[in-house]
Amino acid sequence: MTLKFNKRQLQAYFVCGTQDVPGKDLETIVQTALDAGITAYQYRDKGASQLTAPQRLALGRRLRQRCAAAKVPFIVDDDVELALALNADGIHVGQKDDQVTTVLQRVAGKIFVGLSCSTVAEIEIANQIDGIAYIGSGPIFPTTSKADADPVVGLAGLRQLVKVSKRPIVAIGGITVQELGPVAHTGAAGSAVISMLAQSPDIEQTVNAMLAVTEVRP
Ligand SMILES: Cc1ncc(COP(=O)(O)OP(=O)(O)O)c(N)n1
Ligand SMILES: Cc1ncsc1CCOP(=O)(O)O
Ligand SMILES: [Mg+2]
Repeated sequence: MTLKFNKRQLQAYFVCGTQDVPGKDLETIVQTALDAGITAYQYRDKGASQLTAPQRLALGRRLRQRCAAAKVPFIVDDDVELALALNADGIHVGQKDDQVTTVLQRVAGKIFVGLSCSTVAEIEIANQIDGIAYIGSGPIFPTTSKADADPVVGLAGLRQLVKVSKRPIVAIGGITVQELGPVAHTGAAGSAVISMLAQSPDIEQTVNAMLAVTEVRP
């Protein structure tokens, strides 16, 4: 049984793979973040990751179990077959991944689907596609966690995307604790972060900062 999507899951959204925590144990970091109260976890293991496909599947199974125990949605990045094999709650795809319509047909309502949109034109196309649960927009600020990131969107650009989107938007890219409030004031439903949590000296304190931000009703 998978968790149904709810926009409140976007408030404190942790995105992380082994490549983001070199020399550390991803499971321990994710469990610490779950214990602190993250509202969603995305398994995004790619790029500099050293895992083989079997290792990625085995680790995914353990992370999926930890999220299920915490009743926090477990979302897989990019790979719809991995998402289905792990009985994930959701999958997130970008503009350069499989077509979102193909992914929606493949998952057939079994798991929710998030889509990356960083321009008004991309949002307007997404608005016409039934079945998309949420939008991930960014990079809002410069980021070093994604080598092929789109141009920086900025807070004004994010506000514009929120205004035209029919679905809730989670902001991503270069977000620090200081920027959580300004991001929320654009009307975004939350922040998705890699380094702010993966590199935090106090994950519990950082998650509390994410949870303390109240969404501004647009
Ligand atoms: C919540 C969220 N938003 C955006 C992204 C970026 O997805 P994508 O553009 O497909 O890039 P990669 O993450 O696959 O490098 C995301 N993963 N999560
Ligand atoms: C996956 C992704 N998509 C757009 S920016 C980004 C990286 C976000 O990482 P960080 O929070 O460390 O900037
Ligand atoms: Mg992708």
